[in-house]
Amino acid sequence: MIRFEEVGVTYEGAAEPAVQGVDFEVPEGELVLLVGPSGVGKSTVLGAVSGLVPHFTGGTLRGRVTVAGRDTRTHKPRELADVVGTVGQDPLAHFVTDTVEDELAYGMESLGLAPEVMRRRVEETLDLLGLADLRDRPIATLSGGQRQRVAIGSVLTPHPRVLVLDEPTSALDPAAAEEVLAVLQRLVHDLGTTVLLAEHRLERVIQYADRVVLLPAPGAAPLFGDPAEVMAVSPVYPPVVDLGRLAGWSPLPLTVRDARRRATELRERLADAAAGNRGRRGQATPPAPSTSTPIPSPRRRLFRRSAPSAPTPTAPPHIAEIHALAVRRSRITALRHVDLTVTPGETIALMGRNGAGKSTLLGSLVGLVEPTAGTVRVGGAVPHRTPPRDLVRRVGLVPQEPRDLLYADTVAAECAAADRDAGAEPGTCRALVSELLPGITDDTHPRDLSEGQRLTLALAVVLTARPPLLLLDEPTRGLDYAAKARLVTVLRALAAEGHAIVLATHDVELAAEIAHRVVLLADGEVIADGPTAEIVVSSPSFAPQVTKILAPQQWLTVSAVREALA
Ligand SMILES: Nc1ncnc2c1ncn2[C@@H]1O[C@H](COP(=O)(O)OP(=O)(O)OP(=O)(O)O)[C@@H](O)[C@H]1O
Ligand SMILES: Nc1ncnc2c1ncn2[C@@H]1O[C@H](COP(=O)(O)OP(=O)(O)OP(=O)(O)O)[C@@H](O)[C@H]1O
Repeated sequence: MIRFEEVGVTYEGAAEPAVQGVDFEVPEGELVLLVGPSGVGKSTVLGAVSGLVPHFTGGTLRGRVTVAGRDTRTHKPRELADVVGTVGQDPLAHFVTDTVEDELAYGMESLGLAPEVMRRRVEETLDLLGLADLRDRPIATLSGGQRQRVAIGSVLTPHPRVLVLDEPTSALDPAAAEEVLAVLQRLVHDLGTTVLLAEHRLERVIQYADRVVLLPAPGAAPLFGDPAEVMAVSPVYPPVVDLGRLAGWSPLPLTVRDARRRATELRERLADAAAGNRGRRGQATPPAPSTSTPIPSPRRRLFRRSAPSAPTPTAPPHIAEIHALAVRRSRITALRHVDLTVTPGETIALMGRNGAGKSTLLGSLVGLVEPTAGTVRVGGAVPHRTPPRDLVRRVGLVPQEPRDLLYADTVAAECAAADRDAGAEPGTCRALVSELLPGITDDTHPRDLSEGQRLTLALAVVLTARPPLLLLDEPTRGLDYAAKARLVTVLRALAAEGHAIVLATHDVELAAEIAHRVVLLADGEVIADGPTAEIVVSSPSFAPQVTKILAPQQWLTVSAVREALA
């Protein structure tokens, strides 16, 4: 259905091709996953299927791409629209109408479908993607994940034979991601739809793939094959594969279920290792003089080993205090009766379903959103009444779309503006950029940076004012595993210096790596607030893969398991 024949793409002005030697075929009715580190050309390959590359992007395409027999070089995207539905990385760039219902109907209107067919399909799609409550809403008032669901819905309604999706679950909460993937799988199995999708969070998608195309490095020829075989050699892989490689499992399990079946021996080794540690520690350490010190149970010890250590035990002053906060946005109650305190050195993951109120809560801490009722204090100040110059020294937000924070033409100009805004010594921001992003030149345009690089630049801009409270909205969206690991290192160092960090995230693996505490929001209310391990272990949606595989033992990350076995 989709055929690449020795395809290479070179963008204008580029010395090297973005991709080359791409040669594979996606048969009708298969779901093929495109994987690889950031910048290897996944979006370029997807664009060549929908015709956006090279018709809209410019550059040259060598070789041949055909979709349902049509050559995408001789057919413009509009001449492929009846066969191919495309969702790009940025849902906002995708929307052409103002409301949810109109957006779902738009693609069908342009194909000239009958009104009664359109009506039926809009209703079906609203139900299928859980959008019924939002049908009349202006798109501008939707949360990030709600927008992504509308973008996906709008390409499903015309029933295209081919779907091309670039990171379709990046803004979705874990349950919504599962729902969307189940819908795609049903289309593939029941209607014979052909799906090619790129995704960084492989833990969410690998089990749905019939086959995987791996782009291992920029310009390197892709590898095409069975998911487990490709994962065995891939530079990017989900935690289940990381654990499988560590334990020496072959063939590699790709699902939690398959991994659990293999995990008995690993659980025993881990229990022995924990017992051994206790024994060794028992010999080395003389018994405590006081019997009042509680002796941790084995479970408690595993628990502590796998979770990041909690911040300072003496009660420090709060950096932020939220009391009985309610926020109404237009007619929507986005937050109700929220109480929250944040202490220095603490990293909090704010989690919950799309539209639960996470971004609104971050917005209220940084003065972008005014409380309807209740109080918000950050460093003793009321954010929405504090002048920006004062506020930047108390709190900084790296927004969901780092581009929103970057408006200059060069990295140097961006940094100079950040120094001025923060009242910092000239050169402060540039020094941070050099530390976090070595090799970036002054004259680079922020637009030409990769997602991960742009996020890091935005982080440097915010950190220029050294705010004691750092807020990040969905910081791992679009990041590959290596970029995520670098972000984790940076954030851990900041927390160790005493910065408090609050991140709104759907990335359960990130929360497990870095958060001391998880706050769960549902429908504008806090429904759980406690140590990461306690909150995520008990939640089927928010538990990381390692936790599910090794339950009832309580492990959060592969690195904790690796350390215990060492
Ligand atoms: N329109 C364009 N013009 C010039 N260069 C581009 C264009 N689009 C992408 N590139 C470059 O081509 C290379 C491949 O980019 P592409 O976006 O396809 O990678 P990707 O694997 O999708 O990355 P990510 O995972 O970060 O989305 C990168 O070096 C990128 O900078
Ligand atoms: N400008 C606005 N006007 C009206 N309603 C809004 C506006 N912005 C957000 N909302 C609504 O407020 C609720 C909370 O949105 P918010 O963006 O805080 O959710 P979120 O938890 O960050 O979601 P996501 O995980 O999808 O990013 C949602 O129902 C959303 O549709």
